[in-house]
Amino acid sequence: MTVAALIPAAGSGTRLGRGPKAFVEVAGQSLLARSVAALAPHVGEVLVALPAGMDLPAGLRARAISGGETRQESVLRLLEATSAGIVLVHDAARPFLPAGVVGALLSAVAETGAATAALPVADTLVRGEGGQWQGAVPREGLWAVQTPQAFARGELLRAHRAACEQGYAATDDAGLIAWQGGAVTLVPGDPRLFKVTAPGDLALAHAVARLWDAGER
Ligand SMILES: Nc1ccn([C@@H]2O[C@H](COP(=O)(O)OP(=O)(O)OP(=O)(O)O)[C@@H](O)[C@H]2O)c(=O)n1
Ligand SMILES: C[C@](O)(CO)[C@H](O)COP(=O)(O)O
Repeated sequence: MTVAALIPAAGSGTRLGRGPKAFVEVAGQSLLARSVAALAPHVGEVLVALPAGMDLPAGLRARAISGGETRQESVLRLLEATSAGIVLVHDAARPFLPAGVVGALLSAVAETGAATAALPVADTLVRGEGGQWQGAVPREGLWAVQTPQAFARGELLRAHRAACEQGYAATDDAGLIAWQGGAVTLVPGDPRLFKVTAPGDLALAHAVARLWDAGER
């Protein structure tokens, strides 16, 4: 069955404050280029959702479409632009993707039809309001969801279309499958798969890039 990588990269990077985030460079390579390079060896095609009016950086072996107003809309557009049987949906903002995580996801999705990279929560979690501690949130059994997420394309497309019709919004794609009552397998992710979101993440990304680009992956 063919596999496609679907990379939502149309976000404006508001929290980072450096413009369209996928085009921000870390150690000479954009977040988008790094994400495409990590996925390309595992898939038959790479599709990227870009901000309207923007083009792929030169040399990137991928097909670009215009993204939507939300991440969810961008992913739906990517799903409708491919006929691959299996899709790997991956945030361009998570540039350091170990090959082992991709392999584990592709094995898991063959079993259950939906799988996501995730890490068990290791920090104490607290609900805070106005900068004040309101109450601890038990962390037992909690996972922090990363990407890639792997799906049988038809199943995810049906979930997205149902969410669109019913006005349901989720912050990721596996959540749409779960909303529809589908099973989702949790696959061990990697701390280096963090999402570049706020300015402090760039310093971490530069530190990881030094090891990553030296071959420690
Ligand atoms: N309309 C959108 C919004 C987000 N994304 C993508 O979804 C991923 C995760 O989103 P996030 O980290 O929130 O990126 P931004 O939306 O750019 O960040 P912000 O919320 O700070 O604006 C990113 O690769 C982003 O480019 C997208 O393709 N289309
Ligand atoms: C999809 C995701 O990366 C899983 O953790 C996350 O939900 C994206 O959130 P964002 O606010 O769109 O960055």
